Amino acid sequence: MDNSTAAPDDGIVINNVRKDYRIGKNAVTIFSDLTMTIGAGDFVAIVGPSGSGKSTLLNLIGGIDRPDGGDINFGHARISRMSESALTKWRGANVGFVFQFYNLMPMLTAEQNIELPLLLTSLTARQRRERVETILSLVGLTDRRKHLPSELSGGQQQRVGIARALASDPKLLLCDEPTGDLDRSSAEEVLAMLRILNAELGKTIVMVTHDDMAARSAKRVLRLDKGQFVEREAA
Ligand SMILES: Nc1ncnc2c1ncn2[C@@H]1O[C@H](COP(=O)(O)OP(=O)(O)OP(=O)(O)O)[C@@H](O)[C@H]1O
Repeated sequence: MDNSTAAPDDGIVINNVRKDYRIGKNAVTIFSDLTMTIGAGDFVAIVGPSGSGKSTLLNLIGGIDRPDGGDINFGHARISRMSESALTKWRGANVGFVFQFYNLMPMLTAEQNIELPLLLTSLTARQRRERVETILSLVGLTDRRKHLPSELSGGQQQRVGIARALASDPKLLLCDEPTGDLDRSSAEEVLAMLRILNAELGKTIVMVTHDDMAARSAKRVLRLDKGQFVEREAA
């Protein structure tokens, strides 16, 4: 069946996606026919039981993993059919990843962690410094720039994680349990930041979460269960 729709602007269109994992001779099907659209500038929370495939979906959207059937489009880019090198380039320019446990380099300062993805671009050292300055100020960490991750609170480390994800000015932020390791007040700070990035900078955000408070920050909540989506009104 081909019910594909044209991808609007930089929206994400997932058409009839299938994803299997093979373990030895056995295949486990996570999705057999998943279809959904996320508009440019949307803020979507993906919730659902453990093992329902939320992180798998995020990895498919971000081009870290590939579907076994169907297609994934980002704007006019059919990412599910790109070569490895084209996909790596596309990801670097268009996607920022935010992780539950921040994934910061422990020996690098906050500003060095933020600069890291920019070392792969053609920006000059001066342009990189300017970009890091702007982002440090955006996430309110200018005064913590020289701190190592171990010298920062969990909330501050996550803000460095978000800053690093923003370094190359991607249109899309993919966040996997961004508040999963944080206390309530740090989680609120991080969610407030994501709302600002969405509302004021127009970033499209897809966030996997088990946290009701986090889900309420989104404009849409999609519940993934048994390989299908059920949409729920955001509270
Ligand atoms: N690389 C892999 N190889 C084999 N099976 C995998 C792999 N990655 C995930 N799975 C399986 O796919 C299913 C979906 O995993 P996924 O991590 O996407 O779920 P999830 O909804 O994000 O779960 P959680 O809420 O617990 O993080 C699980 O049953 C998992 O064991």
